Amino acid sequence: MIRKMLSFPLAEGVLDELSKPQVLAIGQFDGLHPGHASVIQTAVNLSREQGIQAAVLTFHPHPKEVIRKGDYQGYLTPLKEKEAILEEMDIDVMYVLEFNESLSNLSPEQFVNQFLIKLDVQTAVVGFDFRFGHKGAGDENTLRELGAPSMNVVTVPPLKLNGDKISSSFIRKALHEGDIDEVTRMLGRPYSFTGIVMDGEKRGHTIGFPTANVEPSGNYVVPLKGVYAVWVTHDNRRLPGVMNIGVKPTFHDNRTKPSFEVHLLDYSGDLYGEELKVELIHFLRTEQKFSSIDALIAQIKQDSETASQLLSGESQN
Ligand SMILES: Cc1cc2nc3c(=O)[nH]c(=O)nc-3n(C[C@H](O)[C@H](O)[C@H](O)COP(=O)(O)O)c2cc1C
Ligand SMILES: Nc1ncnc2c1ncn2[C@@H]1O[C@H](COP(=O)(O)OP(=O)(O)O)[C@@H](O)[C@H]1O
Repeated sequence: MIRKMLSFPLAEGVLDELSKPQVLAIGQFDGLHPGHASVIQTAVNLSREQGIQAAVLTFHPHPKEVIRKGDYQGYLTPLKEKEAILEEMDIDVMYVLEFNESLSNLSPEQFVNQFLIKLDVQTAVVGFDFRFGHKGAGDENTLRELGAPSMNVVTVPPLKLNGDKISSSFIRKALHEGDIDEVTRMLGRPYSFTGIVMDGEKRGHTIGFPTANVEPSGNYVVPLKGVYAVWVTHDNRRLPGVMNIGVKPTFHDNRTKPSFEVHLLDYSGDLYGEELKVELIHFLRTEQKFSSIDALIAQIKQDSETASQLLSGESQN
């Protein structure tokens, strides 16, 4: 898969080399859940039938991050993660269009004429609730009218799971509530984040539970503060662990930035500077302020046993 970063206003001639008959799936696709996958798969299938390339257009940063309407909550799949998932989906080209002021001011007509038609998009594939152009003025019908006669538009209906529409906002809400079973069900895979192990406060070793302090490599949605059973991938190995997401109220009164502390069960070694992928499998409890360190240690021991039991029954892959 080739990745192209593009920004409006586009430099002279930049679309000439990209212009070729293609089927293009367009969307934010944050989370790349099965609903998004069905839009993208529809584009891939059509492109194979027509013998032309399959492309995906996504926007970065998330419009809500730029406009800051107050309800921006981070990404389920920051750009790097999105790219890694698309890489597995038989896509030929991924366009990442910078969501900047210039793009946000484009009218639906300008977006279609100055971008999609110039790329030689034969078929655009969008989800049922697709909106585009300044203030979201355009929808699937606008796209169809403006694209005719050279560009077809295919709209993909919402994918449902036991009657519930799969949606990124539903998944974000479930993460905020610590409802990991629902998150996994809706995403079709465990929610995960990737990050680098940084120095912490060096207390973990002294209490018998060293915890790798993972600094997420992106603006991820932060799940409910509390303790989770997790699978951790390090160096292509998948290891069971227990993680606390929180502000450590036992030791700090006024922290606001949560830390992600992972204790790997049955592991010893040096992880500083290493990249870890952490998959959230079960929510165990909310974070608490303990009245003594011994009480905290006893609880962490209990959490580790619970995580070990829950994960031992599950496949490592
Ligand atoms: C499984 C687990 C559960 C934890 N639960 C809590 C908690 O409920 N309250 C709290 O203040 N800290 C909790 N912690 C965080 C510990 O306080 C933290 O790991 C310890 O202070 C070591 O921090 P350090 O690695 O930065 O030195 C938990 C840690 C783990 C691994
Ligand atoms: N089982 C383990 N789980 C997590 N980290 C471990 C483990 N064994 C050793 N380590 C190492 O110990 C470090 C955590 O120790 P800790 O005393 O909590 O220090 P810090 O406060 O810097 O996180 C990890 O970053 C890692 O390098």
